[in-house]
Amino acid sequence: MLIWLKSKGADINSKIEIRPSTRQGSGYGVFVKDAVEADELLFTIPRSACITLDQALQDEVCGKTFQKIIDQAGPGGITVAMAGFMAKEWLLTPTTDNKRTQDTSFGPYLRTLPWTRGVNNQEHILFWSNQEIEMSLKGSMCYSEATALREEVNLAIRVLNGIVKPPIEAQRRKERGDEEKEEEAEQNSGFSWPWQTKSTEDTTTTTILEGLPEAVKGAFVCLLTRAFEDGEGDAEKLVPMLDMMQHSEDPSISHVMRKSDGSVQVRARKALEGGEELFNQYRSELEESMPYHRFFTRYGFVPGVEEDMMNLLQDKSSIFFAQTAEV
Ligand SMILES: C[S@@+](CC[C@H](N)C(=O)[O-])C[C@H]1O[C@@H](n2cnc3c(N)ncnc32)[C@H](O)[C@@H]1O
Repeated sequence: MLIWLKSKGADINSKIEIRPSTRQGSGYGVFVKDAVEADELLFTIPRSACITLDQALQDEVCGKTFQKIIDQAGPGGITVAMAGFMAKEWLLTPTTDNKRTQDTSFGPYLRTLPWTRGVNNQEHILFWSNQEIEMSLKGSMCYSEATALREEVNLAIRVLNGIVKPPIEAQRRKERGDEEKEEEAEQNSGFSWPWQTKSTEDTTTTTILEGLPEAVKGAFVCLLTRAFEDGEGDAEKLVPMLDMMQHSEDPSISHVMRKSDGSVQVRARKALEGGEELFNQYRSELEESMPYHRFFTRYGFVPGVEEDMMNLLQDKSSIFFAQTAEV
């Protein structure tokens, strides 16, 4: 990913390194190898290396339909559109054990993301089974939000299937060099919304594409846990490297978007010693709208708590369960 970032024009301070975080069992983190001064530039990521809403809307095949989702669904449609773009790119990206040589534009970055549960120790209620939700979350303060989010993602899978399945299948056929099949499919495909009635059943869009549910869930998890705003007037976006930083209420970095070219600059907020881990503040833990149980539903962890979440849920911890007042 670092080689790819540099080829895109990213400027990364030689003192930066990525290694397992000091927050135990929580994946990777970003560190400085040597001391840095306050306000020192740590890295600059060009906009072309970020996954932004404009990337999704400029997608040659699906961009216009993503825009329609936003027009019809409002702000919630932005996450659906970005998840659709990411899922499509991911399903066309070769994994390391795949023999295909043609990589996608974001391939080296997409391969670092937690598409499935446990990758980089990523936990999230979107990865859980219905049974786990019922067993562990029922009666907790997370339950209604978690089930609403899961329903939203299930709906998104059905909507996105109608949009991204035809181009993914077309691309796969093309890669197989099966041009005759491609032409035939193009004649028959004709895009339509999944909820529009058709005179004959069209199996090209009604059957859910293999791997799509997992890809859309993974994309939602990445967007919820790793996308941040930096500057007014820009939606949340994924910024490689910045998204490798762990959260702390006492952040050691600041990030801003340069208005002139949309690149993201990350600087040290204070002088740091060599070997220190860098922390970003995802959301203030003091925000009333972000109590710890909601932090968990969105980000998959509770700040400052290293105990296993499943044990805490089983023990009906007050983080998750409202306590009845003692008489
Ligand atoms: C933006 S990513 C950070 C990079 C991630 N650790 C990785 O390896 O790719 C956010 C995820 O990191 C983990 N995380 C971040 N800050 C944490 C903290 N303070 N304590 C525990 N886990 C944390 C959670 O899994 C969260 O969903």
